[in-house]
Amino acid sequence: MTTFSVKTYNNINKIGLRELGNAFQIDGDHKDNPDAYIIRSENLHGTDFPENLKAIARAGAGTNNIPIDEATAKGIVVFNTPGANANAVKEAVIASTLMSARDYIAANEWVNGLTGDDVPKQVEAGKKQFAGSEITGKNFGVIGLGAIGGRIANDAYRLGMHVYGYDPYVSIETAWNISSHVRRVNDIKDIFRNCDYITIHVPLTDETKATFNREAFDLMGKDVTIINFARGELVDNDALFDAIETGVVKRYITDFGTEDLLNQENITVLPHVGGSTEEAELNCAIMAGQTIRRFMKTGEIINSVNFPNVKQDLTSPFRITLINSNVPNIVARISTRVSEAGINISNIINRSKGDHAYTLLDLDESDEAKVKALAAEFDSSDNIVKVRIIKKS
Ligand SMILES: NC(=O)c1ccc[n+]([C@@H]2O[C@H](COP(=O)([O-])OP(=O)(O)OC[C@H]3O[C@@H](n4cnc5c(N)ncnc54)[C@H](O)[C@@H]3O)[C@@H](O)[C@H]2O)c1
Ligand SMILES: O=C(O)[C@H](O)COP(=O)(O)O
Repeated sequence: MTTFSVKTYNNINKIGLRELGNAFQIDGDHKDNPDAYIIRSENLHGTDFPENLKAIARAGAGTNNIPIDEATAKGIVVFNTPGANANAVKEAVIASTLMSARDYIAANEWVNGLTGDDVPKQVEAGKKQFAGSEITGKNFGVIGLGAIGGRIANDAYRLGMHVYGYDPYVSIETAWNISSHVRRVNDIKDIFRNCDYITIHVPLTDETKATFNREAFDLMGKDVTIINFARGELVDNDALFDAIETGVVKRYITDFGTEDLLNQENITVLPHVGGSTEEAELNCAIMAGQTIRRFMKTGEIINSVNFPNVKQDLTSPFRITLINSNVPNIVARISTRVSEAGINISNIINRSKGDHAYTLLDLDESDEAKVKALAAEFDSSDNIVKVRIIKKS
C-alpha cells in the first residue's frame, strides 16, 4: 500500500485525524519532508517548504498564517475547512454580546472582593453599579456574512435585534441561508453609523486590514461595542483607544491579545479560543483529514484557497496530475505530448485560478514505465510546476 506522510502542527484532534486512513503515517519518520501538513495557527511565514510538500490543510478558516503566494508558486495546494468551526465562533460572539450588555465579568470580580457576614447587604447596596442594558431592540452590525457572520446575523435577529449585514462578496450559497430580516447594506459606513454592536468576520487581507480605523470610529455614535473574533489586525488599536477615551466605544471584545490591549477596563481579551470547542476541533480535523486523503489518493481538489475545485472519478489505470502556469495553449501541448508517447487520454480536466491551473490527465495505459517516462518529460517542461502519478487502487 502506498504510504503518505503527514506532519501536524498545533493541537489537531486525534480522532479527526483517523479520517486519513491506514495509508498515512502521521508525524512519523518522514515528518521533516512530508507529503502534507495539517496545521492550525502555526505561522509558516519565513519558513522553508520541504521539497516533498504537496499540500497544506489548515484545520480552521483563516489562512493568513500561510504564505499562499509562495505555496502556489511551488505548486503546493493549500486547503482550509470552511464552516467547520463556525458554530463555535457564533456562540462565542453571542456570549460576548450578552456579556457586554451586562458586564458580568466585572460584576463577578466585585462580588468576589467582598468580605464579612454582611455580604448579602453589601451586594444589595452595590449592585446598582452593574445595572446593564438589554440587547433586544438594539442595532447589530455584521461585517462579513460568510460561514460565521451569516449564522450570527440570523441568531441576533432571533434574539430580537435589528440586524445590519455588510458583505460585498458574499457567495450565493451563503446568501441563501441568511434571513430576509437581515438588512443588507452596500456601504460599510451604514454599519458604523447605525449600530450599537458591531462584529467582524472577514479574512485578514490588505483590503480588510484596519477596517476599524479613525474614519470608522468617527462615524459611530456613543457606547458602541466592537467584537472581533476574526483577526487582531482588523482594528487600528491607537484609533480604538481614542474612541474608548471619547465614549464612542463602550467595550472592545477580542480574541486576539497584544500587550497594549491587556488590563484595560473597557477591553476584554480572550486567548484565541473562538474556534476552540471539542466539536469544532473535531469537525476541523475530520474535514482536513478527508481533504488531504482525497487529494493524495485521487488528486481531486476540494476547498482549496489557491487552486480551483477539481473532481473527476478515476477509472483509468493511471492519472497524472499537473500544476501548471495558466498560459495559452497548454492543454493542447499536454495532449500532444501524451499522443506522441503513444498513450490514449481517457479523460482530461483543466481548471485555472489566477496565474496557475490544475490538470487531471487520466491515461488508458497500464504500462507503468511508459507513464513514468511521460511524467518525467512533463516534469522537465516549461510552465509545469508539479507532477504526480496516481495509480488506480
Ligand atoms: N477566533 C477564532 O477562533 C476564529 C475561528 C474561525 C475563523 N476566524 C476568522 O474569521 C474569519 C472568517 O471566517 P468564516 O469561517 O466566516 O469565513 P468565510 O470565508 O465563510 O466568510 C468570510 C466572509 O467575509 C467576506 N468578505 C471578504 N472580504 C470582505 C470585505 N472587505 N468586506 C466585507 N466582507 C468581506 C467574504 O465574502 C465572506 O463571505 C476567518 O478568515 C478567520 O480569520 C477566527
Ligand atoms: O481561523 C480559524 O479557524 C481560527 O482562528 C481558529 O484558529 P485555531 O485553529 O488556532 O484555534
